[in-house]
Amino acid sequence: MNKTNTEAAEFVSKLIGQIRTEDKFEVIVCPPFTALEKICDITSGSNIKVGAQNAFYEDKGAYTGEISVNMLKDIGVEYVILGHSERRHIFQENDELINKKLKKVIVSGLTPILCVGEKLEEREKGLTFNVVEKQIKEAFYGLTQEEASKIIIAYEPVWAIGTGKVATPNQAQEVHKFIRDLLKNIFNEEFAKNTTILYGGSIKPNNYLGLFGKTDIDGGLVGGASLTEDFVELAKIMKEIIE
Ligand SMILES: O=C[C@H](O)COP(=O)(O)O
Repeated sequence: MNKTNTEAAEFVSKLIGQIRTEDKFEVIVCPPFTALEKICDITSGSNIKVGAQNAFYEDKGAYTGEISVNMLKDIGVEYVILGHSERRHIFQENDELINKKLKKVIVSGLTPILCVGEKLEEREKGLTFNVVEKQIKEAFYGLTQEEASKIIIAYEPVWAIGTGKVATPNQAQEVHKFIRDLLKNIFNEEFAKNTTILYGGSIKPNNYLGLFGKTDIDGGLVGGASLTEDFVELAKIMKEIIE
């Protein structure tokens, strides 16, 4: 819930031209619903893509306050974040609801970015892998391999989101490898290899290099740093790493 329509438009207008992407790397901005249409217009024909921060699983009807995937597609949105920890913990979204939303987003042809991650007390009790495994298995429930191949996963330890406490590259890599091995078990090695797994949680230009250098970390889901010039800096770092 950051940036008004006007502020988001001003910010993204500046980003275009400052951010160069390559085939191997994409930049997606996910503003609030109120700014989506304008940002889709501004980024049209540019190298920046647009995602929503949530969506509902029904097409239309008496669901006051909800936004359907068709509403998003109609204005040019291509990605949808689902299961963000704030949706799970502040708005009580459970795995069953996230699974329904995920199915809807996939069937609609949009690309879901599925967030998973443990809370601090779960990490301290040694439950990180159990939590992440349950979230992924329940989100994937009933999906075919082809459907599941559309999903981008974002590992976001809840204790690192907006706290300034970034996971160390080794802590993040350990969970990313666990996720990749889990995907291998659910489907197969090829599927696991081809799935994009992002890290999110207090990413800044001064800590991202170490994270992205790890084998199983394919990119970032950036919160606070995506609201400032730091985002341009991060994109430059990504480009240098890829080249
Ligand atoms: O939505 C973004 C992620 O939750 C990370 O947020 P953050 O970079 O502010 O910690």
